[in-house]
Amino acid sequence: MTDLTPREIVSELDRFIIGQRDAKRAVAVALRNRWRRKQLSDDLRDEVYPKNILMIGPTGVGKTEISRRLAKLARAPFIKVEATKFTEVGYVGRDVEQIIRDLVDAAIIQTRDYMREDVKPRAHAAAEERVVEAIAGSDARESTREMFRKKLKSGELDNTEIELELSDSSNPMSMMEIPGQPGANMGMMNLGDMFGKAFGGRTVKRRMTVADSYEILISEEADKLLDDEIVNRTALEAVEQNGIVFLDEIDKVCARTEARGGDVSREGVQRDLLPLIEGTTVSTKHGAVKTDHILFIASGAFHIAKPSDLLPELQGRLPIRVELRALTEEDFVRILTETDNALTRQYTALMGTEEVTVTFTDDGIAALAKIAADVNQSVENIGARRLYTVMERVFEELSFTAPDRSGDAVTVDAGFVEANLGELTKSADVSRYVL
Ligand SMILES: Nc1ncnc2c1ncn2[C@@H]1O[C@H](COP(=O)(O)OP(=O)(O)OP(=O)(O)O)[C@@H](O)[C@H]1O
Repeated sequence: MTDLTPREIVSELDRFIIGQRDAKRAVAVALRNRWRRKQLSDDLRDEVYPKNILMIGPTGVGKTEISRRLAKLARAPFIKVEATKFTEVGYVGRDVEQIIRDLVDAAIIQTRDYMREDVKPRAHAAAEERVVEAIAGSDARESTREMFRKKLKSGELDNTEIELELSDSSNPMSMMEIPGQPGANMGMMNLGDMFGKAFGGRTVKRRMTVADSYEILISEEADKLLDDEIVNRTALEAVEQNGIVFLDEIDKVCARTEARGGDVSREGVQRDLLPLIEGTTVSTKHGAVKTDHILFIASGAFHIAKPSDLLPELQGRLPIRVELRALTEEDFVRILTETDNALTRQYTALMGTEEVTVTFTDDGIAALAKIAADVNQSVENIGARRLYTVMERVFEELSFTAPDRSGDAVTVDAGFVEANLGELTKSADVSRYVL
């Protein structure tokens, strides 16, 4: 749970997402409301339900990104699901409750990671003792052990080979699924778990250097310190109180009055989703989960269907509507330069590993943004995702030859972009395939 104010949340989101002010503000308020709810007395707290959000906007403009970054900021369990998945052959009628079960699984992994961090110092100490024991033997005197400990700390033993007994985490049953029923093994009976328990405590002997062994040992020792029961309980609590479900393509499960065929199952999907959003209890193999306070962010382009085509009950459960606008060429310039994870930064860093110094000039960036915007217009508008294909193409030659060019400096200016991409963009037909 974060105690950031809405303004601070928006400013954090600004580091990664350009524009889309309304959507950022809406999710920031939703998150702050969770914090506000936590401050209330018990009886009132149970009465306050999250105000779910409907994000309306074309593909690739930041809907998922905003939600995912928000979840990260709040350390909230997060899952993205395509609503249309439940209309596909083989999925029709499939339990939408699986969404919550998957969210719980994600939360358990996340919780375990966070708790691992907490026990790391203790795990570190335990791992050190195991290395010392592997080198000095189990009956070494304390003074000998102390000497090895010192050497270990100074890195003198990094290349020493040791033999360790590690727990065998390979699970021969983990790949088993019931044919024709995707996911049918989950929730019913987990063979992996069953066999894991039956063969519990199996170990394998492995030889490796001290340096290599460290991470493995720390993670093994951390797992020993983590109580599964506590991890599960914390994860369930995190899902109930902080969970965020991102439901993409909700517009595709709308039944338009004039459309026919497939609509029964589409409206069916909305009906199935409704209890989850209204609040129900879902049983998972880790325990029951109440969905009342999970935040749902539904999203869709709504090119054909309109939000008013959703079932009225569903409309009522998605009271906050925000529109995200299509991205412009100017936005692309900003996305390429201003975000913390900007592609220009990423490519510069990647080429840096080959000792090739890459710099971008303003006209180079303008050329990249223009090409992305043009192709979006002439072929199909896939939003900021176009920048990925454009950049990959511009860097194709350099990516391949970089190892032979160590020490070189490369300037990505308008000329460079034209040389590597110019021809391709002249024809919409060619762009369709390569960009
Ligand atoms: N406004 C933006 N600022 C910075 N990056 C963006 C922006 N919009 C999209 N991107 C980048 O483009 C990619 C696709 O965006 P995202 O996944 O959010 O699309 P979306 O709007 O959810 O579309 P869809 O509904 O098709 O999934 C992401 O990698 C994201 O970082």
